[in-house]
Amino acid sequence: MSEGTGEPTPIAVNGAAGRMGQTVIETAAARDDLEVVVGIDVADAAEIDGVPVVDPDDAATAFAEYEPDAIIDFTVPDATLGIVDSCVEHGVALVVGTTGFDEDGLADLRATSESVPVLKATNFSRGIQVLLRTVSEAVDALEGYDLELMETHHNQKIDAPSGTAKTILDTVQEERDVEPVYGREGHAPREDDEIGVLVRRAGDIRGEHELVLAGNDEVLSLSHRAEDRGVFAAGALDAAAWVAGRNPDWYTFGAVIDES
Ligand SMILES: NC(=O)C1=CN([C@@H]2O[C@H](COP(=O)(O)OP(=O)(O)OC[C@H]3O[C@@H](n4cnc5c(N)ncnc54)[C@H](OP(=O)(O)O)[C@@H]3O)[C@@H](O)[C@H]2O)C=CC1
Ligand SMILES: O=C(O)C1=N[C@H](C(=O)O)C[C@H](O)C1
Repeated sequence: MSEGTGEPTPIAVNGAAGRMGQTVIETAAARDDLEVVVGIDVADAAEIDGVPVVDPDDAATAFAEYEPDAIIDFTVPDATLGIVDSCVEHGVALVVGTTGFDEDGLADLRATSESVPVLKATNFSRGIQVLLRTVSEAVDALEGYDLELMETHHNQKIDAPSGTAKTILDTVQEERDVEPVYGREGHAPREDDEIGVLVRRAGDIRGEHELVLAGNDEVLSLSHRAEDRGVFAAGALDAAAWVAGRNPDWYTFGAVIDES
């Protein structure tokens, strides 16, 4: 709810016509604490489920007209970075689900968080947040076990490895000094200090991630499977409700979960 008004928090959606954008709009329709007031997309769509959709060139005008407190972004990195100036100009908090940013793009988002709140997560499912905490504990406890990371997604996904796989890798590397080996082939023995990272793309698989920790006599497998995009949309909406109205800063989805 918007603080002090009792009205639903107005939010915008960047990438409104995409797989995730449409799911966010559908999922938000069932909530009374948030209302999607405008969508942004390059697609030639005037509206989606009753939500007006504008071109990214008109984002600043749309922010002035619809006054969203936050925008949920599931697009591509250039499109995310394309709206940050309008967010800063109109004080719109950014909830970023888009993956595949390079170091410069991430630095730009970090700089934006000095002016407006930015909450970024490579995966808005609650299960993955729990998995990340479990990964830290398992890698720390099972010293010397071989580590292998696998992810599987739908055949339309353009970035690889997935953002979530990279976050799992970062989490592993906070505990152990391992070097990623992407998509093994050829003739070379496995080194102790490596982690295999394997990617599959097929059908409309929503998102599967697995970290295997193998000792000589036992194997621990930590895995997560998203069964519906609604799980990501629900998390992103929870994040938008949580971050709207906060001070400019860099926020994580883990903080949302800890406080709700
Ligand atoms: N953090 C999380 O929990 C999740 C993250 N994701 C990530 O979200 C992103 C989007 O995924 P998904 O919805 O499947 O992808 P889609 O391609 O289905 O959707 C992206 C949408 O953004 C549109 N778009 C492209 N350029 C712009 C622009 N400049 N301004 C506004 N909109 C634009 C696309 O239009 P067009 O198709 O015409 O180019 C498309 O409609 C990916 O990076 C994915 O990895 C996905 C699921 C969960
Ligand atoms: O593109 C997707 O679909 C997904 N992308 C995210 C990622 O790259 O990790 C999250 C989820 O796995 C679905």
